Amino acid sequence: METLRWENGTLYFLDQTLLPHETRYLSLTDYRAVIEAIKRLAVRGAPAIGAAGAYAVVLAAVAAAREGREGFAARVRAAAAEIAQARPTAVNLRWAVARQLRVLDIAAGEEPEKVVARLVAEAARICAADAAANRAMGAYGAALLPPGARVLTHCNAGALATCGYGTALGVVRAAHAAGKIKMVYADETRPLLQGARLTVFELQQDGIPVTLITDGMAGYLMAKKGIDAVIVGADRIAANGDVANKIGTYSLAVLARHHGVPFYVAAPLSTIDAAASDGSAIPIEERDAAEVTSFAGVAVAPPGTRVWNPAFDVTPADLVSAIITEKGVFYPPYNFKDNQEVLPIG
Ligand SMILES: CSC[C@@H](O)[C@@H](O)C(=O)COP(=O)(O)O
Repeated sequence: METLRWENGTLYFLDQTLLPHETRYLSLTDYRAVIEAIKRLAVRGAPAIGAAGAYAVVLAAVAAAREGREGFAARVRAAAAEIAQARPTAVNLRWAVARQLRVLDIAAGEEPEKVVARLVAEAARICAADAAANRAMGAYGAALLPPGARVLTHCNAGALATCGYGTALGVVRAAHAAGKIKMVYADETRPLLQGARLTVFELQQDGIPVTLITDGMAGYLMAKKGIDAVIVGADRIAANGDVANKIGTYSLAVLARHHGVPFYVAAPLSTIDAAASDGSAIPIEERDAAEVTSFAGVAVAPPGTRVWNPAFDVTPADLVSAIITEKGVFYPPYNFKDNQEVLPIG
C-alpha cells in the first residue's frame, strides 16, 4: 500500500485519518491543500511529512510558473516558508523544503518549467532515498534482536509514516523476514491512536503477529510478559542524541530502563538536527484540546475541561540504548554535531 504518489502533476495521499476503516486517496494539486493535510494528519510521520512537503514545493512552483517568470523564485520561496511551518517538530519537513530551496538556488535564472522539472526530480530522489534508508535500517536493526523477540512499539513508524517499509517497523519487518519476531506489542497511542489504527493495520496486512495494548499497560507488560526490546521512530534527534517522538515515548524509555529492556530508536539521518544541541532546542507541537476531550469523535470529558496536549515528548539520550540509522548503529555517548543532512532554511 502506497502512502504517497506523484503522477502527472498531482500528489496522491492515502488519507490516514480514515484508516483502518477506509482506504481513500486524496488527490491534491494545491500546495495549501497539502499544508492542510499535514496539519490534520491525513499524512503524518516525519519522513512522509518531509516527502509531502517536497511535493508541496513542486505544486507551489507549478502555480508560481503560471504567473510568469517575473518574481517566480520569490513566490516559490514564500510558499516554501509556509510549507515548512505546517508542523513544527518533525525536522524532516524543514529538511525536505530546504533541499528544494537549494534546487531553486542552483536553477536560478532558468525557465520556470525547467525549475519545476528539477523540483519534481528532487522530490522523487527524497522519496527513493527514504525507502532505501529504511531497508538499510531494517537490516542493521534486525541484527540487534534475539530470536523469538517480543518487541514493543509506539505510535506508527511504519510504511505509512515514510516512503515505504518504515523505520521502527522496517526493523520489525526485516526481523520478521529473518524469522526472529515472536510478537509485536503495539501501544494504542492516545490521543489519536496511530498505534491501534495504523501500526496494527500495517502489521496485520503483512501477517506479522501483533497484540494491541493501551498505553498504560506497557509497564505491566514489561513486568509480566517479558519484552526483549522497545523500538520507536523519531521526529527529531538533537546533536547529543535526545529524541523527540510521539507523546508517551519518554515514559516507555523510563519503563524500559527500569526493566532492563533495550530501548532502540530507528531514524534516518534526515531526522538528526545537528543545530539542536540538545532536546530543549526541539519545538514541541501542542494540538487541539478536542483530541484529548474526545475519543474517536465522542466527547469523554465535561465541557470546558482544561487540557494540555503536547503531541511529542523528548527522551533524554542516556535512556536510548542505540540509534539505528541507514549508516549503521550509533551507541552512547552520541555526538551528531557534524551531521550535515539538515540544512538551515533561508
Ligand atoms: C517514521 S515516523 C517517526 C515519527 O514521526 C513517529 O513515531 C511519530 O511520532 C509520528 O507522529 P504523528 O503525530 O503521527 O506525525
